[in-house]
Amino acid sequence: MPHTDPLLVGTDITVKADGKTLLNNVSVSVCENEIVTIIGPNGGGKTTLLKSLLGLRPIASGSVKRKKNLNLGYVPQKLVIDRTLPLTVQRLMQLTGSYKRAQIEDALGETGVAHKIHDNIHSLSGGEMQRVLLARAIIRQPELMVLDEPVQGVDYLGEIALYQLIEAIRNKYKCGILLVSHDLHMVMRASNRVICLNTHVCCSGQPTDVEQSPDYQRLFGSRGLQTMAPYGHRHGHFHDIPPDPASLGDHSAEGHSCENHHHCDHEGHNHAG
Ligand SMILES: Nc1ncnc2c1ncn2[C@@H]1O[C@H](COP(=O)(O)OP(=O)(O)OP(=O)(O)O)[C@@H](O)[C@H]1O
Repeated sequence: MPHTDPLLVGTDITVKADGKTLLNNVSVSVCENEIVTIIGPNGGGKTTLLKSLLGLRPIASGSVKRKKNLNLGYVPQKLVIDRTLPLTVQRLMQLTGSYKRAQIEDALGETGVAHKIHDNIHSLSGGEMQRVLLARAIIRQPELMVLDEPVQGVDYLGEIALYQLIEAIRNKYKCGILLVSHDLHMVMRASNRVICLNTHVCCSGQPTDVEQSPDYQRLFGSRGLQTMAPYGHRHGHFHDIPPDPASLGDHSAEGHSCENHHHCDHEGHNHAG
């Protein structure tokens, strides 16, 4: 079985702020050619975890190890750009590196927005903007792409297209992808692993494992079970879901049903080349 060192490993990360625990002993790892998706409710700590893994915010305990000289592409949840500042797509692409016009066109072409190169970014739709941001990440040819809610502001069909694009990027570049979503319509078929985060890791594993985890079902209820549908895990069996919304977020009575994974066995997907 192929075995590679992870690109990024966070072990037992705890983050605190203002006397509150934002992350409690959270572990996560990402290998090349692997898509790891972090899902969880608003405020569950997803962005905090990404920032901790990227060294953008301090951790109270635990450890983060990144591959030496890791080439990283990060798409943050919010890119705050003054709306009064005219900024073309081309200029945005050049802000973080001196890329040639042809490189920029290629990257924008890969994400389907080459025709937008001269447009003001403030005129882009939500989906177009996300595609530009993805192009901005892939132009670096990163070993690891970290995407914080890459489908925000995008409609349902746009979400599917964007997730397919992310999968295609992984397939082409064999990069690792760490992806955050609170949008449970789309836990990707392409995800090798899903981590369900609500301050602590409620459960983790392959999408099907997580779907069947009692902690996941308690956290997201029946809507959560429908989330797998667009990317296809139709089991044809019935899940008995506790309907009580008051139980959302309360998983204190159950142990954690899925273990975290720290190694890269790469089952179920190929390393071409
Ligand atoms: N610097 C900070 N000081 C205090 N609390 C913070 C700080 N940063 C984040 N938090 C709190 O930590 C919790 C987790 O925030 P985080 O942004 O990581 O959640 P999230 O899962 O990404 O949420 P969302 O899905 O809404 O984007 C929230 O309750 C937030 O208010």
